[in-house]
Amino acid sequence: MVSDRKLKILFLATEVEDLAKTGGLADVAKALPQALTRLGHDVRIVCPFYPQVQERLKEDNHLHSELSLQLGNLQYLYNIHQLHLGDVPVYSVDYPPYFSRQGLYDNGYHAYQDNGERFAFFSMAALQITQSLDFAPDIIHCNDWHTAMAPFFLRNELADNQFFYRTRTLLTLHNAAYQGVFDLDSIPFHQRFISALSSDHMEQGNKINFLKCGLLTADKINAVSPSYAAELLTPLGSHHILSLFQHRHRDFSGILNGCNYDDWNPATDPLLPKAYDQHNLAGKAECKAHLQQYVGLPEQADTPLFGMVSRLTGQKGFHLLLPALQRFLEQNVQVVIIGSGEQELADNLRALEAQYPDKLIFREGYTSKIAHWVQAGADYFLMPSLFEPCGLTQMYSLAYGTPPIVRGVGGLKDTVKPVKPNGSIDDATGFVFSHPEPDALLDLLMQALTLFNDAPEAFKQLQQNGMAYRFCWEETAKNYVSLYHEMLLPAA
Ligand SMILES: Nc1ncnc2c1ncn2[C@@H]1O[C@H](COP(=O)(O)OP(=O)(O)O[C@H]2O[C@H](CO)[C@@H](O)[C@H](O)[C@H]2O)[C@@H](O)[C@H]1O
Repeated sequence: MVSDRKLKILFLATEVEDLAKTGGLADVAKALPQALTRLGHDVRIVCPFYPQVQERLKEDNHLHSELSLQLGNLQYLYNIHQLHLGDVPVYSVDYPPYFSRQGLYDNGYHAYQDNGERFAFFSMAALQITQSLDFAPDIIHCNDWHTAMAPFFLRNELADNQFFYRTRTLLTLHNAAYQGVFDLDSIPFHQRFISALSSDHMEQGNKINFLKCGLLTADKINAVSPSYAAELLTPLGSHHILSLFQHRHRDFSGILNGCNYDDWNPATDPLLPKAYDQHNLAGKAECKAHLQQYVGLPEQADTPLFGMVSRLTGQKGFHLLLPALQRFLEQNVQVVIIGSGEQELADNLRALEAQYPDKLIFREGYTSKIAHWVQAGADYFLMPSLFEPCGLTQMYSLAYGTPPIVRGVGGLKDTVKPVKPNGSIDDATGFVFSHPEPDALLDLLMQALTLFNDAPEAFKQLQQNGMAYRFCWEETAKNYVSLYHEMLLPAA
């Protein structure tokens, strides 16, 4: 039985929804601490102080204090701002030379050269802040490579620090393809930790791999879905670090993300032109007309509209989608894609749009409002990912009665129940294909089109099945609490 002891949890994240966001990590970094807080735990978030966070500070009461951190022969003077995300306190690390930039990790084209020192500093600062607050955490919950150095620092240079005597670390993998690999020489204070590094933490050419450092030193590791955790233990799915995952397999699990239905519910979403729910889908037609009008597509209720909201990156399966769409757009269909990221993909999408201007609209950019409009206004949602640690947008599309068309990998496999090959719906919530081939995706698109055109009742059942499904953060938070408790030292 899981103990009901309330825990002190320090949650480290480099993006948090409502403060600064580039993708799904931010959604989780808001929703999970809030859900843990509702369960009675004392959670504090630490995140960098980007200009976007500054905007938010204007609305919030904040504490403000200055700290000094000596790293090698560099002395960092930085501020901490405190704000609140609902009931959760957030401590934001204000060091302008590192964080006062418009992009979080890149300038829109290239990753910042100094990301290694930025996030190594951030991890160290978080460990200092928790001491200055006298908040001795039971758990430090780290997320992805950006904060993976925190367990490494704790296990090595802070190993004798009594303040952290009872602290245990969890590293959550939202995306293990990004590992944070840097020339060691690019980190000006690397002398401070070089003696603790071995070849296991490194890549060829004197490069440090932050994720490896975290994977080797965190007390436990988890991936954001059970299927992604299983894939990471296979040669194909391990992002080239299979031996490390195998080495830690006893401490490794998968916990499925939740969906934040406070923000993503078509019955209450203030961004929608018309509300609707599972029992009355009438408002969805209005949302579709509104989206068509907004993006400049012909307002045709009977033409199925396929939507996509995504970071533009290889992970999301654009190399399958683009050739499949090239042929699919010959049909009477509409497609709306909202995305930001790699320029080459944006160029390819623009080129396809130029070929089918009345059918395909690509909007480059990142706007939460339009993401909601697409989820509500589309008939189907596209997510043909190459790999997908969990995926949140398919959960949103299920909630919005927009059946997802996904590849059966990672969290997509764990969240979408496939329409059977014979077309029967039963308890299905979306369309799922396996082979990473454009033709496999095209087949599925054609099936989805046929269902929409020829079997409106079955299509409606598919929509309603998805809308009835719930991925509650409370459940996810309880799973994390069980894992935290497994990690604790026995009571003294
Ligand atoms: N152009 C755009 N405009 C507006 N909003 C946009 C947008 N592009 C993306 N978003 C938003 O960013 C979030 C994306 O979340 P996902 O989980 O689907 O993918 P991501 O790959 O970023 O996350 C990674 O971390 C999460 C969290 O663990 C995992 O679910 C996932 O599999 C993993 O790849 C959603 O809230 C979506 O609406």
